[in-house]
Amino acid sequence: MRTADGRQIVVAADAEALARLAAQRLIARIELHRERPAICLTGGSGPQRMFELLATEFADRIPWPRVHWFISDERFVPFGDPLSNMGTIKRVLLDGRAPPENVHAIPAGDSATPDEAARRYQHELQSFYGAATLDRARPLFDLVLGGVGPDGHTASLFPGWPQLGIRDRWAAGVDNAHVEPLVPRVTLTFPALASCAEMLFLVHGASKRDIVGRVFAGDDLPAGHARSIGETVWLITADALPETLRDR
Ligand SMILES: O=C1O[C@H](COP(=O)(O)O)[C@@H](O)[C@H](O)[C@H]1O
Repeated sequence: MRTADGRQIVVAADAEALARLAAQRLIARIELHRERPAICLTGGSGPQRMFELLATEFADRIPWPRVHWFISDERFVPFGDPLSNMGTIKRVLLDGRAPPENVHAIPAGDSATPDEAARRYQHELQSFYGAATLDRARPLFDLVLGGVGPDGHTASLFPGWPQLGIRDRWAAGVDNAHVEPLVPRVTLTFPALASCAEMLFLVHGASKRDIVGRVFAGDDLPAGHARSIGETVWLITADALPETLRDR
């Protein structure tokens, strides 16, 4: 189904079906890009099963030497910390498969402050992109993965926090998180996240039903404001689908 504002909603029967559909969409995006596909991963519960599938059943379908991997946000902790988004993804999916130079982690572990890590990541993104200004005709990413937290945050863009209004930077430090884990963060900003052919939200579980309902009711929530310049797709399990989105 498609919402009036152009977002697409795809309903999966359960978390396993969602992970399989997501893996297939990610691979399809890679296949569309013949040179250097750029995939922006995310943390949280949404994509974890998909990462396991990409590391096993789907691993042979990924042209590992060509694909570059980025991350939408990071907790300001060392890689080895279980809270590290990219550290976790490396262990489950990327280590031993992706060439290390293709893994573009936010340098949270060796920066003095979240702002410094954000500046360094913006520089890395701009070097990869080959320009300091985003061109709508040439998206930065082929795919950006997203999740929605219980408060409506996505990446580490929290409701009411000043990072929501940043238009002139690609990454920003976040001194205080709004929900657990209460550690400082680094996040890509809306303009950088939007620069993609597809933004794919992965949401499963009954605990997400209320917040998904609020996102699509038009509440002022970061996840509701996140849009791709290309396709914005919400992949939602049946148990996370609010009443208001059923039978449309
Ligand atoms: O803190 C974070 O939360 C969001 C949503 O995660 P979820 O576990 O509630 O699904 C995630 O997208 C983000 O990368 C992560 O840092």
